[in-house]
Amino acid sequence: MKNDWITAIGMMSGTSLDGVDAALIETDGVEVRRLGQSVFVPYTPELRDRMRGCFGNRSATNSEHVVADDLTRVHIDAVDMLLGKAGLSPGDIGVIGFHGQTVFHEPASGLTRQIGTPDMLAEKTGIPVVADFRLADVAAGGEGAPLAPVYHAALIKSAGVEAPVAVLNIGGVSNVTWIGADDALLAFDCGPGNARIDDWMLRHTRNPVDLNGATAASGRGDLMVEVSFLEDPYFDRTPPKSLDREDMASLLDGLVIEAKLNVADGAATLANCTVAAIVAGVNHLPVAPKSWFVCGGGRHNDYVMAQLGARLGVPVRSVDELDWDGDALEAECFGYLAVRHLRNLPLSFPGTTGVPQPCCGGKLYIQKKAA
Ligand SMILES: Nc1ncnc2c1ncn2[C@@H]1O[C@H](COP(=O)(O)OP(=O)(O)OP(=O)(O)O)[C@@H](O)[C@H]1O
Ligand SMILES: CC(=O)N[C@H]1[C@@H]2OC[C@@H](O2)[C@@H](O)[C@@H]1O[C@H](C)C(=O)O
Repeated sequence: MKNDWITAIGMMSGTSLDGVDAALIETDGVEVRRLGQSVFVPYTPELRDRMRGCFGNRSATNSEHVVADDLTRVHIDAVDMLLGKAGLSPGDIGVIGFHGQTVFHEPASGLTRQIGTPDMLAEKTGIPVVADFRLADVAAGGEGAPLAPVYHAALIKSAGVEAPVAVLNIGGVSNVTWIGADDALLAFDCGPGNARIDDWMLRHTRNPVDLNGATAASGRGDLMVEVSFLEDPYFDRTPPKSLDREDMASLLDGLVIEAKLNVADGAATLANCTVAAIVAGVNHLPVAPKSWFVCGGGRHNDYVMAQLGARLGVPVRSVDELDWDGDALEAECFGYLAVRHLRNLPLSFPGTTGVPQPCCGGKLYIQKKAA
């Protein structure tokens, strides 16, 4: 390994609220070597409910502080587990990238809120922590999201995939990174990913997932719901653009309830809307991608993957086919962004968040020295 390379842990608590992904990478802030080590620590249903209760908070509340500390403890466990699994000690790690949990995202009002307690994480692990990744971008007039594009681009470069190519993340919300032949970048959130499907399944089956898309595959999508959903002005908006997890929630829930769908037809309809939102985004891309690589939990939904392939008409593959870890990619990304912070390299660009100039971001938290 070169001297100026840093071993980093990245951690992501995504919009689906399922738990914490933590992953190890080595990087100089430009190139990256994935170490293939990651862990996932699920939230308890009780903590998940309390986290959900923070959604929509425009400012911190007392109960939110408690939730922030509790979710940080899960991150501390994730670091311990990851170090144990990799046979490393805290002294081997240069930095932790800690995303925290987004509870509110409204960049037009200059607000994006990720909760978590980075100084507690630094204190308990003894490892420097970089957090608050989205704040500088929003303060500079950007969307604050998505931030993964610079990491997607670094991985695509080393994979030698033919451009233009799209990397698609289907998490609670879905987002795409388009990479052109000249390394040009365009990125944006496409629409709801798994979040609406998860909420629908939880309401009807008490299990918050349509495992492998089996329920959707046994149902019939309601075309009228899909057509009404696509009338949302977000789809015509020129990117870069980003979404809060709850954006379009009441629209979509309302349409599905009004259509009086059974559980299978509802799952198929919501999955079709996830796919339709992604396909609608193609109109905004400078040149249609030759292929799509999909990461995030949604790539396990076979129904969504099949529909995407059929509607996009070009190969749609899981990123695992490039030997990447599609479940840990976002976690790895925040390790990469933490090192970019240390190296004073930009995290976001006009084509990825709409920020006027390439923008550095993140804030460093270090363990206080004993008196
Ligand atoms: N086997 C599976 N079949 C269907 N869906 C799955 C499967 N495994 C995971 N998922 C979906 O993936 C979701 C988790 O995906 P992921 O961890 O990428 O989301 P996230 O990181 O929380 O979200 P975001 O990227 O928006 O922040 C689950 O909520 C579930 O809906
Ligand atoms: C505000 C916020 O937390 N946005 C998340 C969310 O989850 C997916 C999508 O919406 C993306 O914009 C972003 O996360 C990824 C990691 C990103 O910034 O690239």
